[in-house]
Amino acid sequence: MPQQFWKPGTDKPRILEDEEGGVVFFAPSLSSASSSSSRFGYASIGSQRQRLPVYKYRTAILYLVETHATTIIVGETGSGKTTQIPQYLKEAGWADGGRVIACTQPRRLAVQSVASRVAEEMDVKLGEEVGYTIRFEDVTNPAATMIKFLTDGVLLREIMDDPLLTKYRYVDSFGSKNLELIWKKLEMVLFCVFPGMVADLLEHIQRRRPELRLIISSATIEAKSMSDFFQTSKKHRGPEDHEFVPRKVPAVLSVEGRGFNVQIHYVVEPVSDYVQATVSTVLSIHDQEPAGDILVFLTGQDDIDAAIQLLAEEAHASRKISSGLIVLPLYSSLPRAEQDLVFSPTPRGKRKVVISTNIAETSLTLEGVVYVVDSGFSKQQFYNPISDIENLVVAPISKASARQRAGRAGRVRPGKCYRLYTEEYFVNEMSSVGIPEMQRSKLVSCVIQLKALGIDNILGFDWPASPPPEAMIRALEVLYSLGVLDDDAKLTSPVGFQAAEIPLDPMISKMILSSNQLGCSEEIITIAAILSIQSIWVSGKGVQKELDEAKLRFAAAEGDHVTFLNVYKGFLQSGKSSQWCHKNYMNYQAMKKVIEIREQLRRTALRLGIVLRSCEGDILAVRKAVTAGFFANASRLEVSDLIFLFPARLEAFSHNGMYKTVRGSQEVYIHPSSVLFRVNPKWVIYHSLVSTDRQYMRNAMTIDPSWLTEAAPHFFQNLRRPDPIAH
Ligand SMILES: Nc1ncnc2c1ncn2[C@@H]1O[C@H](COP(=O)(O)OP(=O)(O)OP(=O)(O)O)[C@@H](O)[C@H]1O
Repeated sequence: MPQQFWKPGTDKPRILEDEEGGVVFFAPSLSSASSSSSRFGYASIGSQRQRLPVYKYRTAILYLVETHATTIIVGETGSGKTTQIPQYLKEAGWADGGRVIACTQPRRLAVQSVASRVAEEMDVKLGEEVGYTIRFEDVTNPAATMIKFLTDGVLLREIMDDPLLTKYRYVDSFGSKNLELIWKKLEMVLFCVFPGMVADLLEHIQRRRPELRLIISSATIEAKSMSDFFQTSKKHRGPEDHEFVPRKVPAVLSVEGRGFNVQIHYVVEPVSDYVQATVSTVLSIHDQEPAGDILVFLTGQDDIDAAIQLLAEEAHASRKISSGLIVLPLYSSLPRAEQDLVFSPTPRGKRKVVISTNIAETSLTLEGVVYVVDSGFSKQQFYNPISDIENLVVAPISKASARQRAGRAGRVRPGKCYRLYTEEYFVNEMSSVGIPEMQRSKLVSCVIQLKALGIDNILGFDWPASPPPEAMIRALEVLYSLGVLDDDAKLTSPVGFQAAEIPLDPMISKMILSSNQLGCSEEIITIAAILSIQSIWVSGKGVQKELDEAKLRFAAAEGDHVTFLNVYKGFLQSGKSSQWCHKNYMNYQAMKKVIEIREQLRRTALRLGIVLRSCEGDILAVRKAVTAGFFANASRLEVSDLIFLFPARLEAFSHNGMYKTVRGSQEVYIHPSSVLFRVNPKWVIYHSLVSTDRQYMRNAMTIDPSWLTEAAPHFFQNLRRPDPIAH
């Protein structure tokens, strides 16, 4: 039975406040809005729009945007920042003359759902006046789209897209002239919801393009530090900035008020098992609270699966309280159709429980949600530049995240948020903001993008949160070894510029570019598409044996990359059949995504002048192309010295599966999901490392070590001669 763990006496309405008193600026008294609903022309939904707190600030916002290069808007969750401000700008004519109002969001799901909502409010078809672009999916019409929602990553790519192509055709060096091209092309008003690198880059661009307007808006933004950042030029900012250029003082507007109250409840004692506590809380809400859906925040798919299982068991054991519950998972690798279920209306007399990762944390409105259960944890990516491993770690969330989570309730009616941590912990121990992404991410893709934008002096770049120097150096090293950067750390022509054009990890981009000379671009594009998604196999839980057998049907002795080609061929031969996928323990949605990504990569390749050609089974060419991108991820099996004395008899007993990476001599093992697991060839290259009980190589392929020096002589010149076991 659910335990009684809510603090007595906290059941009174408590408006979510900035506990730190962090909001420091207030709106200049610029009058409240004067618009009437008839001006909007979307009458049925117009009154809803007018009830939102941000509506009173419509005129103020338009005035500030008109008169300031940058406007920072701070407002509670649900106050209407994301859905309304782009519409105000459009209504005021900011999208006239072919300009676009762009609104960035950190997550794909938020981009899609907010775009749909705004299209609905404007009563237009999604993909026309209002559209969205996420990686590998463009739902816009260049001739018609005025408001466009997009992820940060897509925006970066759009900024550099045209100038890159233009540059590549006309000039050899990518100097400051190129920036002028970017500014000419970028006819956008930008509405940047989350501050981070994108805001910084835009500010950089803005200093040369005064007509560009930037709005930074969030419920959790540290307005003071952001404002300071935009006002002062702290450092020398790069070769193109010899003179000190003061930044224009940004306007800061605080939107008062919130949609509906959200009561916050804390546990009295810390919980020892947050999955169990989540399940108890959901059941007790269902038992005791009036109608309304529940949104639960856990950390990842494993937690979510465990919670769903537990909920099913406990619900079964206590029939009385469990009837009428519809439980839905929500995480990023879930097929789109299943994700969409969370937006569908809850049938009468039922209660939906959405159990989600933090993909539902920002900008999302799930209409029926009245209750939020916050576990206090999320999975966060941490990158270690020394080992080059990106780990997803379960870590406590920040106050900023906690507020965002609570803000998913109270959007269309009052709500409640149940925090599975104590109030004391929240007030005294929880950090105010999390560690910025910039400081815990791999930087290769970010560095190549900065370079492509013409920002060459990245060490002198004025980051809002400086990344660790080791990560920066590691990124520069990788890009240099790939031939993407030259001795002066500038993008090389054409390889560097071409690699920057491909929306993938530069190692994959280099692999694609190399496939052109090797005559196997069709195969390599298939491999690149498959490497871009999490997994093409169904989750092995409960069906591991069957899954392993299915893999064996496609397994190639050369390793996972060649196995992918067999899988893809089988899928095409089956007529892209879902039954075929089901029979072979393959994720049908993932395979459909592979087809989509592949098509987009083919278009990019054609644009870059790559000839689309199949090697017709010449697997050697494919393996060499993979090596050309991933040579830095080579590793060699560690074999006992005894092998040299008794080579024939002892080979099988001469190793324990441990490899050493050629760069850095780290101990690594082949991941159990690889077709080379237990095969242990002498030399392999891998796609990525994951760290659990050991460090594992995911997606491994056998190589001949001589290909390494062929692919990157400069990179390997300092390494000792390949071990005799290789030959
Ligand atoms: N899909 C939707 N269905 C119903 N109402 C919606 C929907 N999307 C938004 N709304 C309404 O519009 C309000 C404003 O949403 P919006 O996303 O613009 O707020 P916000 O200030 O950007 O919030 P956040 O900081 O949480 O992203 C919501 O509180 C809700 O009342």
